[in-house]
Amino acid sequence: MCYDTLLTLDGTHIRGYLLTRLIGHGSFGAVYEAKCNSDTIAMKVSTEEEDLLVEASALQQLYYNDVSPKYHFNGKYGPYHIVGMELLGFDLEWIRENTPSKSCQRSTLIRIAYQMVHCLQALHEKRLIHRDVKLSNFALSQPKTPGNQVSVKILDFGMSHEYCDADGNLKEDPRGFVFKKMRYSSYDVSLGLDPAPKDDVIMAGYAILYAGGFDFHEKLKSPDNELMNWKRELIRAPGETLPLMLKFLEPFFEEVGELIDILPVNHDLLKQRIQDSLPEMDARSALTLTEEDGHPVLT
Ligand SMILES: Nc1ncnc2c1ncn2[C@@H]1O[C@H](COP(=O)(O)OP(=O)(O)OP(=O)(O)O)[C@@H](O)[C@H]1O
Repeated sequence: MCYDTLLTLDGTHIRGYLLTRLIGHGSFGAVYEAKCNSDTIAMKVSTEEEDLLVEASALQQLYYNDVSPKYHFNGKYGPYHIVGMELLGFDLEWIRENTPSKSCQRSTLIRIAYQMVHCLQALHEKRLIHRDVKLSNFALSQPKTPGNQVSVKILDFGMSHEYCDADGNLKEDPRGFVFKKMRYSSYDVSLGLDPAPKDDVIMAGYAILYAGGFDFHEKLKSPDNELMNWKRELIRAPGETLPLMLKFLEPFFEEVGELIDILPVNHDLLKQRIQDSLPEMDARSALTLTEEDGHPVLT
């Protein structure tokens, strides 16, 4: 419905904000930079009401956790549904693509990994699962002065779901997404099982390898059985499956391989295993974003 004009809304006024720039778009929605006086936010515009309501609810629940863009408002504009939220900086896939080596240093990678798991921890503690974890769904906050400090935040909650009630009873999602077909799903989900919190962590594992220089996009193009074997072996025998340059992450992937659906994810232990992967560097220390010869440098 009305997807054509979704990408040409710049110059439009919505809720007192002028849409100034199309940041990007996905399957059902577009995200614009929007300005009102000195206030600049991100506005997501979509044809999918339910997904945007789910996204707005997740952002509201995570408001005080500082792991996602701050929620501002949601509503309607003509045929579209909108969510206003904090404007973040570059997403991590953009950073990778614009870094000449297409990888980051070990010390940067463990801090990225630590912050990704921290984002998932905040979500899972609210009984939410993301289900669309990929490198491009993590973005950096706007750099803080002085020092250009940034932190990793998680985006795009359109496919998220409150997976159980307060008593731990599992809840169905009436939207009935088919996750089995998503190439970047975890091994169990690719087999047809329902996504659980541990699958968010496994998908974050793929994103971490991708950020670290492994060509995960190329891997996704492999024939089905080859891709499935790789996903299975990564959690069964990480020491033999991790690419050489990323073998140092074995303590983390060993722990990821221990995760099972019926036990809650121990995020603190996963964070500890990320730290154990590179003991000489404090995985909790801040990231900074600078620029060198026109390229982003995340350290
Ligand atoms: N709060 C935000 N601040 C800055 N950029 C954002 C924000 N939210 C989303 N974006 C960017 O907007 C673009 C579109 O995001 P969107 O979530 O609609 O789609 P997507 O994740 O690219 O697509 P898909 O539907 O395939 O998941 C992405 O590049 C994303 O990084």
